Amino acid sequence: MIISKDLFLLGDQDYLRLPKDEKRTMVRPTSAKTQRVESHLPCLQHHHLPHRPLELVFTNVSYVVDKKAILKDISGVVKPGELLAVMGPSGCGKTTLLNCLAGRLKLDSGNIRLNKERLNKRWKRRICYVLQQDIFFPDLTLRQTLEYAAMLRLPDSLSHAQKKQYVDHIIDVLDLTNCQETIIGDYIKRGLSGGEKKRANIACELLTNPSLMLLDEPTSGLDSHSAYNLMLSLKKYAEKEGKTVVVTVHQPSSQIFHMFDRLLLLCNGETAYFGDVNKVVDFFNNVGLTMMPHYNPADFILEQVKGSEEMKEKIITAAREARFRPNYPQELMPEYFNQSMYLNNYHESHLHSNGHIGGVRCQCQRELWNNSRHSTSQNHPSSEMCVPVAVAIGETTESQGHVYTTIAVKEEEGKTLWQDTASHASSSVSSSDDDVSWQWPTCFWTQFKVLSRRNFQEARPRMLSTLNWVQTVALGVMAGLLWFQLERKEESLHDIQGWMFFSTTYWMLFAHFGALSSFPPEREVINKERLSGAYRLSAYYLAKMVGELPLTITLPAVYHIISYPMLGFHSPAVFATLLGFLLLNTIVAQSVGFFVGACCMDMQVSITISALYTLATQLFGGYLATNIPPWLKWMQYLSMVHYAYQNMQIVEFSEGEWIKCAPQSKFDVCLNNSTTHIPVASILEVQGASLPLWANTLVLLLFLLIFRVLGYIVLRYFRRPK
Ligand SMILES: Nc1ncnc2c1ncn2[C@@H]1O[C@H](COP(=O)(O)OP(=O)(O)OP(=O)(O)O)[C@@H](O)[C@H]1O
Repeated sequence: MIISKDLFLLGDQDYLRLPKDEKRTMVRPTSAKTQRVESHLPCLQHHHLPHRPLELVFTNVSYVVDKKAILKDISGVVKPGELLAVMGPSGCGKTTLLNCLAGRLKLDSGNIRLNKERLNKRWKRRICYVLQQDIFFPDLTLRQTLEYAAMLRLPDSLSHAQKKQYVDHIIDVLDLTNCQETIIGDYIKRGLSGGEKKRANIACELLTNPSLMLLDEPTSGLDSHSAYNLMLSLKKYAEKEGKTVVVTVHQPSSQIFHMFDRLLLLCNGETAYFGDVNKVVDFFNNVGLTMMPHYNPADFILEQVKGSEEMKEKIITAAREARFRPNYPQELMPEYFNQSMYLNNYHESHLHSNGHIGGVRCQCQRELWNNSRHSTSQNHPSSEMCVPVAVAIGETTESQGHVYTTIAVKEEEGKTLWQDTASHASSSVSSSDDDVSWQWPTCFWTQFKVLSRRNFQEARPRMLSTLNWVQTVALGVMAGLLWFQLERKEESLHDIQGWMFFSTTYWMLFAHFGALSSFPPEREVINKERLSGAYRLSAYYLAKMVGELPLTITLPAVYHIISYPMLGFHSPAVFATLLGFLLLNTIVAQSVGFFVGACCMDMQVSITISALYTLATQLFGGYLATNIPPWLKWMQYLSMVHYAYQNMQIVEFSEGEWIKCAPQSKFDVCLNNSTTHIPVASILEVQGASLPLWANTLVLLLFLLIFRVLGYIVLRYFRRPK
């Protein structure tokens, strides 16, 4: 695999450059490292997806699981345009740290700040997190996966053609052209290779033009050349676009190692080194560990932190002491933190939640402080970045020997400050409006349309597989032959009912367990997409119902079309009505399966619950047992099959030829010689059923509605992705 094309920004080439006629001018953010680099970026980076350079600062991050400290007091800073590498032996806490930085784990102590603002829900959704695992729908091709991601995550203001063109370009620059029509695949079906999946993963995330990228082991599974190219691309991307990039790496080559700007070395969840990558060898030298010439520094430092306990302790102690040296990043000093604290407290107490100060909407603050340590604009380039348009409020206060003045500025009408300034914390002031527009890149209707289509496309190979077709046709023919052209007489009554009961229970089980088994892998994808703020859960949920509906009803309908005429065809109306109830029963069963799948994280538990419920439903359905003890009668009303089965009997036995009484009839109406035919009411009475057709239908619809709503509530409130 070669990633050698103009991936992102190699040389002077532009990142993701669209054909000339698609070029648009854009305002490029500036960063500490990158001052207004000329570019012709695609429309994505226009105001539709404003990119704000982000400074990530995390201080004293600790994370404990079951009283085991996974991370202890980890601090670090990474600025726009920089690449921070998190390294350390396996199990040292790299992924856990990335999960914390992405806001996916709750810290036990410490702070994570983006442009001095606490990591909150709004920020979380702006972070691009490329997971170590590649989570996709296995049956979709790479192109389909990227196109759906683009349709969902790029704003509605871009046309369908523009989004597709953007996908084309991403495929091109990530050198995925040859495998774009290959399915993603999984452990059963072969699809993309590991490296291709990795690039596909990155491609999906890059679509949104993120400001902060967290990548967990992006080079794992890649050969050294591909790994180098990928890292080089990320490096260029970070530098030229002012992106903030954090990567975890296991054992980088020397070339890759020197691409990093900063290094955070972890050892047993503690900091073994944080600082410039070029100074790490000196640091180890000072500890008394000298690197041999021509040795790969990455290998060297990893060997040291994998050494004896005594050696580890020595390194960790030296890293702790380094915090008190003058060259330790001032962003990690308590004063810096306190200033931010002050600002946050200030915002909380002075700003209304809608981002207004005394009726004036604020877009940014400017902070000035009079402190010998932080007085230069070089130390605080951001302090010069906000252009005050109108001073709304100013306040000076004194705290811990520092004087802080906060000036909130009013946004000039129609002017987006972010585009002309390097990113500076908007804090909570701009969050409300901003949130709404960013949170959902597309409107509900777009999400619904795209997700319905994707659900249909993703579920079709699974639900309408060749095996399922063979099974359906074979069963339809078998059932038709077994109950072929039954006579309408009492002796055949049990067989006719048998066909109905078999049909309803078979499709109930098929739909229920189909939904149950397909949901856990789907949940992974949905959770990943929900965490990245791609769409509303309600849009997904509705789309799932609608998108899968044609697939859910196709096979039962085929079964019915084959088997019912073989049983005996009375009228098109009876045929259609029976089909209607069979399908309704199938959809209800699917809803229950989906609900159980959503509730249970453990597959074994969900299978046990489902087996119990579906078997109980059959037992109380009215066919297998007619003399149900009165104290167990209530169970009948929980059986979904019961209602569909009753209705099918009502329809079947009310129309066409009557069921003739047997000479030795079991029915009182026949024994009394009052009639030679068995009325439908008498047939149902034997089963203890009393509800009319409309009531059974209503109960089935209520089942459908209740389980669908419960499924939504569970996903919304109890199984939220974390
Ligand atoms: N939820 C958890 N419960 C118990 N232990 C956990 C949990 N999450 C992480 N750990 C433990 O924390 C340690 C760090 O795990 P983490 O996955 O962050 O390591 P890593 O450095 O990313 O490892 P690798 O390089 O092998 O991927 C491991 O010892 C792991 O077993």
